[in-house]
Amino acid sequence: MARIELKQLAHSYHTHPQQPEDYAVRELDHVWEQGKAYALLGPSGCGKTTLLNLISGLLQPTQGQVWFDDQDVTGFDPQTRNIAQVFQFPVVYDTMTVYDNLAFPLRNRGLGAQVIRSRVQEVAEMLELSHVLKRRAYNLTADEKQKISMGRGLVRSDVSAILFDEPLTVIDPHHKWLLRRQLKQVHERFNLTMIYVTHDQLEAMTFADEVAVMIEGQVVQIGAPHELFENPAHTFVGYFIGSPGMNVLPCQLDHGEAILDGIRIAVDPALAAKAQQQGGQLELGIRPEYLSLSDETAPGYIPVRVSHIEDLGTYRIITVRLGMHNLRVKLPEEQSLRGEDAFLYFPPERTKLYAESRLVNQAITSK
Ligand SMILES: Nc1ncnc2c1ncn2[C@@H]1O[C@H](COP(=O)(O)OP(=O)(O)OP(=O)(O)O)[C@@H](O)[C@H]1O
Repeated sequence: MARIELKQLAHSYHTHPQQPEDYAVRELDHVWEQGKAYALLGPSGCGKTTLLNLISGLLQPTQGQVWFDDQDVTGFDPQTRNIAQVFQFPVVYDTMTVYDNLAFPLRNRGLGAQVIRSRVQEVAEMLELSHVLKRRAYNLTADEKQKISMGRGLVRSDVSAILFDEPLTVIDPHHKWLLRRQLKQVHERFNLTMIYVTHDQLEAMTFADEVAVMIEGQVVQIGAPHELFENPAHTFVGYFIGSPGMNVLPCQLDHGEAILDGIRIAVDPALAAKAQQQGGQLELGIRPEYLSLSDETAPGYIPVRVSHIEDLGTYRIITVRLGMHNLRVKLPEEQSLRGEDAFLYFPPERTKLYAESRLVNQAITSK
């Protein structure tokens, strides 16, 4: 397993890229630590597969380098880089048994029969393939075939890293959950460096130690799942992570308060000062979980109109109208609302400010 370092890496599919928009992956410096499980999360077309293929060597970068430990591997092909890659659709040898499919990469590397048997059995057990080891692959289900593809990546203990490109696309929802859990177990047991591409936040958040969020060819934040939830570094991370996503509203600032359609909202004064210094387009962000909504007014509460209630069993999503904007509030099921008129509170310690879509960083609250 290797530590993977990307140095000023960028890729464009244009012959003569002129502007940032011409790049599928914009300039990036990043280290993927050995033995960690990473997810690469972002919407369709943001550059996830391109970045994965730059790491594996399927693509040569327009600019920059890829290092594995102390070696520059930029010019190396995937085989020389010793990368295992699992794709969206299963790649299996239909006429071989499941055992032979799993043993194939190990036989190729000249390992002994005993080592091969024990490794294949171990991986087959973890992926719940033990009962089909003697069967030929052609009449297995799509789920089982994809498990074989994954198993062929996982069976090699000498790989630099295992890269997964949306590997659970063909798997039905119940098995998806099981496979995700199995992959996590395999990761914990074998101490593998894994990078897992997905556009599904749940998949990313449950699989990874750290999630890299991409948009328009840029990695805008890399962090542990709770960090992305609590401190989205970019408004896109705020929207994309969470269900529903963060409320993000354009605002101005005046004397330590945010002004939104003429309505004043108290925010951390030191944060407001910093945001004002940074300037540009300012936005206020707050998660639906952290807003308080009440029938009764109290200091700091702002009158709003309830426009929609969505009951989701253990909680409800309330849409309220504030000035010209809608906000969503997550309320516990037991909290009732009497009518359409309610009062909304923004806890200043939970209210974020963004300048040009970037988080204005933690201020020390002045007392
Ligand atoms: N071979 C190619 N030639 C030209 N443009 C490409 C090629 N492959 C990808 N692109 C473009 O590069 C950008 C990034 O594509 P990429 O496939 O890396 O994104 P992605 O996040 O993996 O998307 P998806 O989730 O849909 O696979 C897109 O605008 C895409 O159209």
